[in-house]
Order: sequence, then C-alpha cells, then structure tokens
Amino acid sequence: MAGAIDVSAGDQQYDRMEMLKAFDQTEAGVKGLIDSGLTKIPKIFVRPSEDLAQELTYENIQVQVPVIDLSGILDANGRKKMVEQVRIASESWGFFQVVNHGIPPTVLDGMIDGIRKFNEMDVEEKRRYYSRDPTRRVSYSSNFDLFASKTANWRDTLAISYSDLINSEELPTSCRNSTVEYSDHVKILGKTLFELLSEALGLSPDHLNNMECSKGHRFSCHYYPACPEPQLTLGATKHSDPGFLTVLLQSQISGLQVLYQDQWVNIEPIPGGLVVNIGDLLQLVSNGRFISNKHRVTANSIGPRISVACFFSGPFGEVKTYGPIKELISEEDAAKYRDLLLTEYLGKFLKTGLDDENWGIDYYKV
Ligand SMILES: O=C(O)CCC(=O)C(=O)O
Ligand SMILES: [Fe+2]
Repeated sequence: MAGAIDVSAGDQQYDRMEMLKAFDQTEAGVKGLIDSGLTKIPKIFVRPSEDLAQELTYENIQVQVPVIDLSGILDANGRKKMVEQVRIASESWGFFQVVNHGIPPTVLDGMIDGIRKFNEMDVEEKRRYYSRDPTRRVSYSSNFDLFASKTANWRDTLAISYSDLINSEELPTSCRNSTVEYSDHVKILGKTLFELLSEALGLSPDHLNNMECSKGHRFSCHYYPACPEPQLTLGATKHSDPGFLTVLLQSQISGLQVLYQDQWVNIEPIPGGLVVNIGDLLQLVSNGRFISNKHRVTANSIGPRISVACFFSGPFGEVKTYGPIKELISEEDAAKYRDLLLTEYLGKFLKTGLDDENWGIDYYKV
C-alpha cells in the first residue's frame, strides 16, 4: 500500500521484545505507567480487534450467571436444592456466584483493601517482591506470561502460593493479616464447595476432597488500573482456568465476562458475593460433565478494579496423576480424557501464554 510503513514480521517481533523488556525492567507494572501520566497505551497492550469484539456482549440482562445462596447448607432439603443448583450451573455455565457463604464481609473487604495498599505503596517497596520465578511463594509482576503471550494484559498481579507451610512473615506487611485471615476462610469454603460438587456428580460428599483437589491453594491478586484507552486492550485475555476450581473475590467494579452461548455476559459484582468457576482439571476428572468455561476481563476507564482469584489446583509439587473418575465412566460413557501428571501439566501452563488456544486439556482428549 502506497505510503504505508512496511514493517516485516521480524522487525515487529524485535521491536516488541525490546518494548517488553523495557517495560519489565521498570518493575513498576501497569500502575507505574499510569503514575507516569501516560495518556496512550503502549503498543504491547494493543489487541487485534477480533480479540476485543465488544459487540458480542450479551444485551439480554435477564441472562445471568446463577446465584446460589449457601445459607441453608445444614438443612437436608436446602442442601439437596443447592446441590441441584450447583449441578445445573456447573454443567451449563461452568460459573456461579455464591452468597451467604460464611466469610464475613469485613474479611472480604480487608482482603481487597490489603491488595490495594500493596499496589499503592512506594514502588521501591513493591520491587522487593518483583519476580518471574514461579518457584517463589510470593511474587509480584505484571503479566506472568509477558514474554509468552501475544498481547499484554492491562493488570499487575501479586501471586501467593498458599500452603500450610507458608510463613506469614513472607507476605508483604500491607496485606499480611488480611491474606492470612482470608486464606483460612476460603480454604474452608473450598472444602464445602468440593463437597457440593462431589454430590452434584452423584459421588459421596468427600470424594473430590479425598482426591486432594482442595489441597494447597494459590492466590492471584490482580490490580487493574484505570485505562486511558480501554477500547484497545483487555484486563485479562480470554482463557479458562487450569486448576480444579477458582473462587474469585472482586471489588465492586465490573469487568469480568464469561462466554455463554458464544456471547460475552457480564458477571456483575454482588456485595459480599464470590464468583466460583470450574477449572480444566475438574472438567477432566468429571469426564466432561462439568465445563471449564472461557472468561475474560475488560479494561475500564475507571479503576482500580481489584480481584483475588483463589485457585484450587491440587497438591502441586507432589507426584500425582489425575484422570476421569472411575465411578463416572461406564460402557456407554467411556473416558474422554487420558490421565495426566499434575506437575507436568501445571508446569506447562506456567510456560505458556494465557492466550495460547492450543494449550489446555484438549491435549489429553482420547
Ligand atoms: O479478575 C478477574 O475478575 C478474573 C481473574 C481471572 O480470571 C484469573 O485470575 O484467572
Ligand atoms: Fe481466570
């Protein structure tokens, strides 16, 4: 085309790598860009238009991710109804929200507040945690897959691998107490959810917990700064979660969307509510009965939006294989997946871009 600048793919790649490195070396994340007064987003965040496709957003506000009230869990009838709601939501949406789940609002607010404080403290303080080493139990960075993904996401993340072994001294003081408190609560909620999910699969309540699905959990605490050009980028690219189950705490700013019948549906924050979604591993062990659905986060002109994803991904680091649950397989319902080795599977995830459509449990399909 006359007048157009001819940049070969190779040059673009080179340019991009330099820009990524320069951004990473600031160790100040997306928040650092905003603090520098930037009004246009750098090229590394600009997405191809097909990724943005706002026009796909569902117009029908009647269509919403199911909301499940857990207050009647100790009542036999109430529990039965709940299990049915969990089954329907997990088979159709792969997502639901829970209310009256037993975690006090002060604990939820405290967690969000701690993450806000961490991100808003002095850059020098935050830099002490800046790292791309996946073996670190506490690390802060922007885009864990910065160098592997096609486009960077408009967010920064504090990642915390939470096991009973973690020493709270390892956590930044700004969010130490709130994280310990939230972690204790969400661990219990996780166990309860795996009980309901087991029952929803027609198994005994402790089945998934006995498989150690709830053992160890990891937090990705996201900070999505306000974006000067939200129409050009995303807070998080379209993806499904690799683990068994995710419990997501979100501040009261929308942005999270789930793909339902090929359209993006907003998951509006409910005060005191938590979003629960099925991950790829639960799709695999349930032999495809429960679905691990694609979701994304839009970028916003207002912010920051804060969210804390708690991933239950099983005993990472232990030699453990997972495959479709025997009780769910029959002659008519043959195994749809092969067994996988947990460390190998999660290790691959950490090396792959979140936007890599070729990676996932499809690889293990029979
Ligand atoms: O921030 C959100 O609302 C979603 C985050 C998410 O999908 C993830 O961490 O996997
Ligand atoms: Fe996710």
